[in-house]
Amino acid sequence: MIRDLHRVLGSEGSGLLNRLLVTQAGAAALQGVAFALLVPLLRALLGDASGEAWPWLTAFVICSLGYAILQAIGLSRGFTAGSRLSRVLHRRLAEHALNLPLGWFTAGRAAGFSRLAGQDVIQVMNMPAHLLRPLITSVLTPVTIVVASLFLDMRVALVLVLCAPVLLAVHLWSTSVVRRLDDGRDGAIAESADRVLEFVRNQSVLRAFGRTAEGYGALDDALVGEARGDRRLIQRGTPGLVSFAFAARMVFALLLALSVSWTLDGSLDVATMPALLVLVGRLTDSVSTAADLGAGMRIARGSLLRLRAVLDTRPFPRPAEPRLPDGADVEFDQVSFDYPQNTPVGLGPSAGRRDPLLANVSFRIPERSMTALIGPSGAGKTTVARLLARFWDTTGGTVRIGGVDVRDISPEDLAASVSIVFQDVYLFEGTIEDNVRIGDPEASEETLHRAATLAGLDQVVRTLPDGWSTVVGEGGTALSGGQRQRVAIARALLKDAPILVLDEATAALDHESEAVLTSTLQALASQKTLLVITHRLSTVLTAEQVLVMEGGRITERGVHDELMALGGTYAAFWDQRSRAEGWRLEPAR
Ligand SMILES: Nc1ncnc2c1ncn2[C@@H]1O[C@H](COP(=O)(O)OP(=O)(O)OP(=O)(O)O)[C@@H](O)[C@H]1O
Repeated sequence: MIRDLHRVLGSEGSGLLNRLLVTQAGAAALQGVAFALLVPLLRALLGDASGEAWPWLTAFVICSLGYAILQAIGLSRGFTAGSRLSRVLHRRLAEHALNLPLGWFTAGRAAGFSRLAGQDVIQVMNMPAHLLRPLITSVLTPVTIVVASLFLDMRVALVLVLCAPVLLAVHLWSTSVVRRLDDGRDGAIAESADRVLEFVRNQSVLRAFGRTAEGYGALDDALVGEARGDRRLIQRGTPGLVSFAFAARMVFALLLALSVSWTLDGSLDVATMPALLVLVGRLTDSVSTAADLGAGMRIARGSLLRLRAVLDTRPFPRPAEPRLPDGADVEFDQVSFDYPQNTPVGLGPSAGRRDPLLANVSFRIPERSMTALIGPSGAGKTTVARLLARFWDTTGGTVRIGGVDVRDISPEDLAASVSIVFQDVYLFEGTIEDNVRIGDPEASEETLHRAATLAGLDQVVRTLPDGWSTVVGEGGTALSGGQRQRVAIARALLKDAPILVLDEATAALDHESEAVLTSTLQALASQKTLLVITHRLSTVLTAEQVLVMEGGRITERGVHDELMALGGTYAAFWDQRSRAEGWRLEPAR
């Protein structure tokens, strides 16, 4: 665990941790020696040579004082280490998050990250003061006592050395039993929490279908699972929890019985016996304290492992010698890609390689032109947009912007080159203006209003009582889907990057706003490189190039007339969409 702690802290926090460990180890050793000195001291006091007690008492007082001083230093270092650790961990997490692939931040991961930075960092920050210090004391003090007993009575030392592996075995067994049960119960609690959250979030759907908490099977099952986990922990975990304390008491009882028998047969003097028992009593108490720390250790270990898993995630490599894109044309050259968890693991004889999600995707979008990407759901269109902005790195082939591999462009230059509006728009807590200004905080009022007009957001702002100052709520919940999309489009337009990607960004717009956006796109096509993922016919007609994507491949490409003449997927798409949108194309005369 100390190794894990060093790893999550990095070099910055490790020195502090080492100093704490050394101080506490010194305190524990001095405490063990002080306990051991009680034996000759008591022997002298209870025996016939009370005059010999003074030197032992002096040594005992010196060791106890030394222990108290080191303990006080350890305590203060423990708390200092704790607060420093929290700062170091927060900084490391923030720095690491900056370098993680953007694709890593799924909704679930983002929620997990907040738990990591809150609860888990608190657990780890409490470790030095509340876990490590008592743990070191309760392990090293007994070890010192065992070593000291070699000089006091070899037989006691031998019994302690022989009992140590038995105690260790009982400890390992009880820890593994309780850890297994704890893990099972933690999983069940997490499942219940997820289901409750799902139940609360989806109230509108559940109520529409008349489902109450009792009738919501997933939540019922999760609660039953949680109760089962609790029962198991109580029934099977209790023997594990008490077994170690019981074994430690048994060692004490054994030494008590042996001491009595050695005293009776005259091989141990009467004055030494109580002193030895005091020593062994301290030893078993210390060892039991170590076992009591088990629950706290398990929780802290879980937090440490979660932090380690995130900090160990490989950051995106930054280019050693970054290059600037020469222009704003986009090129996908034989690109293949699979999301990390989709990579075949090759388990079992039947497991073979399946096709990657994207396979040999090649296309070029000339600078200042518009390309529409269409295709069925799950074809890989959004993935293409993500690869263009380097949310992930390709597994094969190259994505280029302005003739330069995106992996050779610095993240800052890449971010400045590409603006993206995704289907699932996220707005930050704040006003409409705050949200649009994220695109360019320094933009003038005039530029802001121009972007809003182009996105059709000015109409929305005019109808809202608070206009630009309307608070959108976290995630933008105070706005409709179409309004949120217009805010996101205005934000992207304000950023004024040379490449603009719209991923189904018009899906929630009404016909009027769509018409505004279509003419905006037409106007923008002469200034920017546009990639528009859409199923809207008006947008597709505006494009200079249409790419049809199916099953991770580009299956058709060309302009509207060429693709219609092919009579393939595009023609079928056109036919189906024009019926849905009530469109009819007049034959060319
Ligand atoms: N983060 C992710 N991790 C793993 N798999 C993913 C991830 N995102 C998408 N996928 C999978 O990749 C495939 C392609 O998804 P993608 O979103 O690119 O398709 P799409 O053509 O944009 O679909 P839609 O039109 O429905 O948005 C899908 O099977 C999807 O389940």
